[in-house]
Amino acid sequence: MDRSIQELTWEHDAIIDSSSDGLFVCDGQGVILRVNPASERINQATAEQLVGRDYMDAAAEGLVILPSAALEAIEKRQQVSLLQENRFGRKLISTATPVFDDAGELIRVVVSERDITEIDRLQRQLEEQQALGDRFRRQVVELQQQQLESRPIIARSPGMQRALRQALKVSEVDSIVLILGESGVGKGLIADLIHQHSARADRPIIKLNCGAIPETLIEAELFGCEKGAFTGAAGSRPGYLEQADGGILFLDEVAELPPASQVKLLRFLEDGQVTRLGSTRSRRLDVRILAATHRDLQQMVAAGTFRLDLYYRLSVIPLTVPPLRERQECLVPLIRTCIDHFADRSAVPRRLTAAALDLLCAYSYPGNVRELMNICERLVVMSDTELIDVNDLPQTVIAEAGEEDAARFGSWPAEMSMAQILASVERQVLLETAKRLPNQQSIGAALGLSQSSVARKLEKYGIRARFGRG
Ligand SMILES: Nc1ncnc2c1ncn2[C@@H]1O[C@H](COP(=O)(O)OP(=O)(O)OP(=O)(O)O)[C@@H](O)[C@H]1O
Repeated sequence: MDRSIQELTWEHDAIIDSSSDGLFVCDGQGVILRVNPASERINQATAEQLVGRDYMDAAAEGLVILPSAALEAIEKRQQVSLLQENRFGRKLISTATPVFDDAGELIRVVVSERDITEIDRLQRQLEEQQALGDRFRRQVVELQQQQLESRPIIARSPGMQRALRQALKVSEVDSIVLILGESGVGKGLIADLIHQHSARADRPIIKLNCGAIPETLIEAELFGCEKGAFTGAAGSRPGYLEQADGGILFLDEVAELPPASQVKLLRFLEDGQVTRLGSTRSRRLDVRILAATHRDLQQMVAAGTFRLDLYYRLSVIPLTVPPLRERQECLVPLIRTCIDHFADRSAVPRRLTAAALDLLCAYSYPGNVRELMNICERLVVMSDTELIDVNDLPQTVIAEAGEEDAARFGSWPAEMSMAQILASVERQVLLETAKRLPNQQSIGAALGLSQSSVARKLEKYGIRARFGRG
């Protein structure tokens, strides 16, 4: 196709003038022949002031900068790139490319100037953010280690000792670990222990309780989001996975993950990449996953509420933490440590009578170590004297002991008052009825009580907590 010289010249001018990079052209002697509008803007000198001038003369007047990529390219007869700052504080990358004629004569130098001020500022900001992030991460790790050291793990029972041995063993590898056990048994503590003994100990362990975040937000929390990805996403932010890069992400209550997040988590476990919500760019991460649940995941898989493929991925190394009722040998040291801990904190000395300690050891702790800690804290805070006796114990502990004693001996312990014995009988009746009947209404109907009165009594004796757990 024939194109007129005029047309070609027009096209050539349009390309040069519309470039967002600065462009100027010199001849082989360093005389400026052409300057495009972007270059005029960057250097704040017009083509009128520059064209036809020797580069060195223009530099002497401060119209262009030295050293000059153009003059160096003429001298070296090769492409030259320089990183410079002009007198207006703009950071530039100037690249001068020599152009030769057929006889090898250098006839032109084309210089492109890219203004990288903004990129440079962003880069610096990014470096500052990274330094801040590193400092923050170091502080988190120190805090996490201090916390773990201040909470000695009590493991006197064979079951708990086995769990600790397994935790130490798996801390050496980078595999996914699924920590199983009832609520409050110490699954979080085991995750901390694995972290502290792993090669990732100098990076934080980030914890996400999948059951504590509304379904609509969990994906953004886990995978991050870009500005405007959904209503309410005010700004771009990294998810927990990105925050855990190089470290560990502990997914507590993993069974509560909604189906869409289960799919995305599985994809991450397979390819190690995350894509923030509202973005198309994926990022490769190096995160070790620890997960925990008090639920029966196999049963959930059978019921279709948990993905089988994700279950396989997560359960490569299952680690079970036994319930406290199977850790009899741990009870006395746990109770003593907790009482001392809370007494130290409130600066009041407290001791348990032998009878109170016996009843506390006989209790079944459906809420496990967390419940034991709560009971101990309440005992320290609520008792008026240094010695904590049976009368100070919570109703649930006394009532349970009463039931056991009554069942065994047909009588009540001497320490129990009339009110405690009656409460114990009331609890026993409610327990038995609650086992038989499906809801509070039918329990009320059977016992001649209102539904609200049944609810209050179940709460009082901790029966709802016991039977209501998933
Ligand atoms: N063996 C132990 N020695 C000392 N403290 C313990 C022990 N086990 C658990 N704890 C303490 O009990 C409390 C509950 O533990 P943790 O939060 O780890 O339980 P969990 O199984 O993760 O509970 P949930 O399933 O509800 O998240 C924590 O304060 C923890 O420090």
